[in-house]
Amino acid sequence: MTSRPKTTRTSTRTKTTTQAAEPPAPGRTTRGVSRTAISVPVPAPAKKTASRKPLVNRANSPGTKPSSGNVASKSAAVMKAASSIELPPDKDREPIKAYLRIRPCVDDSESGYEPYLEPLTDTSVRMTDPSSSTTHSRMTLNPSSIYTFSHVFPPDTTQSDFFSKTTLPLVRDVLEGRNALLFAYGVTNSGKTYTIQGGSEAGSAGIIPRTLDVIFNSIEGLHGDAKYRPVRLQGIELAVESDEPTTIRLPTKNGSPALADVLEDDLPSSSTSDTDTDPTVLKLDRNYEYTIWLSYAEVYNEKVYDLLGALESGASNTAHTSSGIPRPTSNFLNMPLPSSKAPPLLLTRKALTVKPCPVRDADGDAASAGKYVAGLRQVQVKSAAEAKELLRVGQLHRRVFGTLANSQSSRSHALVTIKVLRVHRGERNDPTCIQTARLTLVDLAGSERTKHTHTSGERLREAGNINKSLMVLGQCMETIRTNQRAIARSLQQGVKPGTQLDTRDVKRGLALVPFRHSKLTEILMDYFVGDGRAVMIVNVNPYDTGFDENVHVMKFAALAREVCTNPAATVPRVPPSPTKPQANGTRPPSASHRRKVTISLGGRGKKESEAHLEVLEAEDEELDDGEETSVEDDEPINPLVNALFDEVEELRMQLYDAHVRCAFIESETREEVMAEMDERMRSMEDMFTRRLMRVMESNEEKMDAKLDMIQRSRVLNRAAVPRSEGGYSDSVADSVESDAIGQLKMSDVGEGDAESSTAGQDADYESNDSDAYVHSTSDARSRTPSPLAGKGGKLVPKRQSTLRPSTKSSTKIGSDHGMDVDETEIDDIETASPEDNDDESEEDAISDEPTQSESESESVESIEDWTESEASESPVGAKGKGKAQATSNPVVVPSKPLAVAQAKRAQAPTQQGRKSTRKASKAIAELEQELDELSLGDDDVDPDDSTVIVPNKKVREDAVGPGLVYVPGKGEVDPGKKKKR
Ligand SMILES: Nc1ncnc2c1ncn2[C@@H]1O[C@H](COP(=O)(O)OP(=O)(O)OP(=O)(O)O)[C@@H](O)[C@H]1O
Repeated sequence: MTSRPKTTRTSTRTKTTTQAAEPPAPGRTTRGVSRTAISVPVPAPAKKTASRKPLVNRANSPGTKPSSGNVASKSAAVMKAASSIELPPDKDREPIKAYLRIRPCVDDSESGYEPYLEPLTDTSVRMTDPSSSTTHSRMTLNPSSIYTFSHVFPPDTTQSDFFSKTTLPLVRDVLEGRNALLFAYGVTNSGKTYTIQGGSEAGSAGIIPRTLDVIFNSIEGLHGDAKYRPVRLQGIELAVESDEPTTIRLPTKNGSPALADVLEDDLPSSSTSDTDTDPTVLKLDRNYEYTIWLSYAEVYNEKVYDLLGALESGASNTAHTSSGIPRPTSNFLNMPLPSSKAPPLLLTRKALTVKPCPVRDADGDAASAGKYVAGLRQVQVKSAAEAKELLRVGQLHRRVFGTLANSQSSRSHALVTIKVLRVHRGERNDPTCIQTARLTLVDLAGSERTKHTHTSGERLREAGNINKSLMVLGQCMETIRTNQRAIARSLQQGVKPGTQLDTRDVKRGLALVPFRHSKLTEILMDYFVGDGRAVMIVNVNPYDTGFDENVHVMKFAALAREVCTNPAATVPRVPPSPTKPQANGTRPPSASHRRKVTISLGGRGKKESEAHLEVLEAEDEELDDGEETSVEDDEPINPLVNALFDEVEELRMQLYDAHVRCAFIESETREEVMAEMDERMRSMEDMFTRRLMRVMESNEEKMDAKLDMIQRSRVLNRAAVPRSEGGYSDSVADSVESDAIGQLKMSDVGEGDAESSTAGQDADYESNDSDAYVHSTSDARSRTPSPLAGKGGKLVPKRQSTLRPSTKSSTKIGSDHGMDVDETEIDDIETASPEDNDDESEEDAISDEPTQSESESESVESIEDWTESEASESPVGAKGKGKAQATSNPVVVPSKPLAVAQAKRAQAPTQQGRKSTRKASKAIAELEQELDELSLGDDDVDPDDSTVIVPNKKVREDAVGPGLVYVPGKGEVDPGKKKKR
């Protein structure tokens, strides 16, 4: 053999294998041959490149290759993990690369938002919580955080640039025989699909079409024959012996499959993809031949479906096309009928199972064997255009079987796997020399939360499964990282010079990576435990409202960057598998899930209509294909442990759901409380505004009333001047005015006021209290009701309770109720009450008159005269009286001291005739009692008090007079209290 597989850049470690230009080691091949009974001559496969590194220090055990077998396979995991620690001498290990791509603002509705992501350098960005500036608290983490990436791509990055820097190295890897994984992670609408598949404009082709372009550009003239076809992850088998078609009939304009007809408008136009090609050519070793194979799978609701697989139609009005896609008979889909008349087209597809690879596929290394999707169709493509057309069919199926209700959002994880079978020209007939490398490009479903999408029912289940698979992916990465660190620690601490580390001890300390908890991680596990480079693309839309979600995305990226893979190792060459009958497609499904799908048609000049499909998603049965078991099957499985593990996982999911729900409820509750508080504040504001208005109004009224009162008091004063002939009248007028002003100031009558008005009359009263005297004086002047009386309020003369003058000489005036004391009657009254002596003496003292009887009679007369003259002269009195009669007849009951004061005041200036007798006094006393009963009628009221109840506001306003205390009615505001406030 003149040429051997070229060593890779890990040549220092692969010397042992490349030295083996001599006959290959028989171990694996023998087993493979014996098992597969392949008749073709099977040369020994080239030894696997040094992808497996011993756990022990190289110095201690140079070139020691672990023996195959159970022990080897058990320790392989540890060895594999050990080889992924970040030890300085091992330059072949590298952490997963994480590239951040910031989506530009493409929607006008987003232009109002300030982006919360700011690129700082080529590798770092700052994320600032947009809500941190507001008072509304949110459950966010730090308001501003800096995240680092392998590279940060700003919004104006072109698709071509992005591809060159992120994916081109992976394309080179796969063409050189190394595995690679690229996955796009991000929230909904962040640009994952745009990045992976591309847009519709020229130059916007995404990673997948560009990858296909570069591959086919580079292998131009190096196409091999498709004698062998890839199976499982990295196995091969003779293509001729397989009944699987190696090609698929592509949809064409004429005679295309029904679904392509239906959803033609939704597929990327082939013309665009034909012109929008990437011209990059990679320089390859031209001694090799290549064949390219494509598979397209999706993980939807924790089930794996083949997007290139055949569909079965259960509807009677459909016929099968050669590609397996049902074609409608008659004009069912081409001329859409009204939805009520159109029978649904039943499409059936099967969910595929994920199985562990046989260990021989992994060169006897069970730990890195990984899992494969059993029954996933792998189609050979001969040109980039053909590959792109095939992917269009896959997208069409994804579109139909995906979430049509939310068609703008990818609700499934889409995995495109490009397999490159490479063989040296000189060994093209040797299947063991065929190298199978694969590049998997994953467009993950959006990592949105139910909170923001308001999902329910089926959507909620989808979201739950999406979140579950992404969460498990994160858990796997975390566990791998922890294990790698543990191994690194063990290596650094536990190995003494000259000794070997017991790998079992290390393995015992490692945690089980929960790949099996999600279909996505099961399919991808090989990339994490096996060889190959992994790249993570983080898509972020800094204009949306999902700041919290993007924080999680960033944390995920940070975690991924701490997980190491072994990108340098090339894949092993594995012997071909025995061909076996393929799974029978007509086998009844073990479990199925039916759902109805309505597809809206129209656009681009087509008539708007709907097509109805019924989709039956059946789960394929577990196939016992007799393959060797792998990683997990090698290990004794304790069903109890498994059950417990599953339960723990289920509980974890429940806990996660509960957390999400709690966060949702909490945010809702906060919003409700905020709204309620807002409402309350508004109502309080209204209430206080109304109250303020009321107070202002009442103050205004009061002010008006007081001004009116001053005016009336002046009128009264003017009226009193001619009658009083100076002296006392002057002082009374002054007093009235000053009293009114005093009331304006909302205070009691001042001392000076009292002194000025009735100086020298203290002796008339039993009380020596000057204050009492002051009030009594004021009472004496209050011949008209106070204007302050509110509706239903009372007007009470001031200071009645403190005054206890003798009632014997007091007179009541009740003109409005026929209580006027008839002059003649008074004249005839004779009293002989012993109590009257005191009064007489008092009155004597006041009036300084020679005789008691004269003094008393004069006093009574003067009262009557004064009352009459007041009633006739004073406009207030006349008016008040008339009004009171016209309305509700208010009862004006002056108190006894008032009457006395009035009498004495009248007596002082005039000194008119006296005819008082004991009889008159007695009559007056009786009248007084009678009036008390009439006017008050309230036992609680001091009999000395006189009350005026004025229900009519106008009357009250008119009944202006000083010396009355305003007692507010029910519901009215007390001006005195208000004053205090
Ligand atoms: N770099 C970009 N330049 C221009 N437009 C972009 C870019 N990235 C995304 N877009 C546009 O943003 C919109 C959303 O992008 P896309 O559909 O790729 O998001 P997604 O993350 O895949 O969402 P989902 O998870 O819901 O599928 C699309 O209209 C797309 O054309």
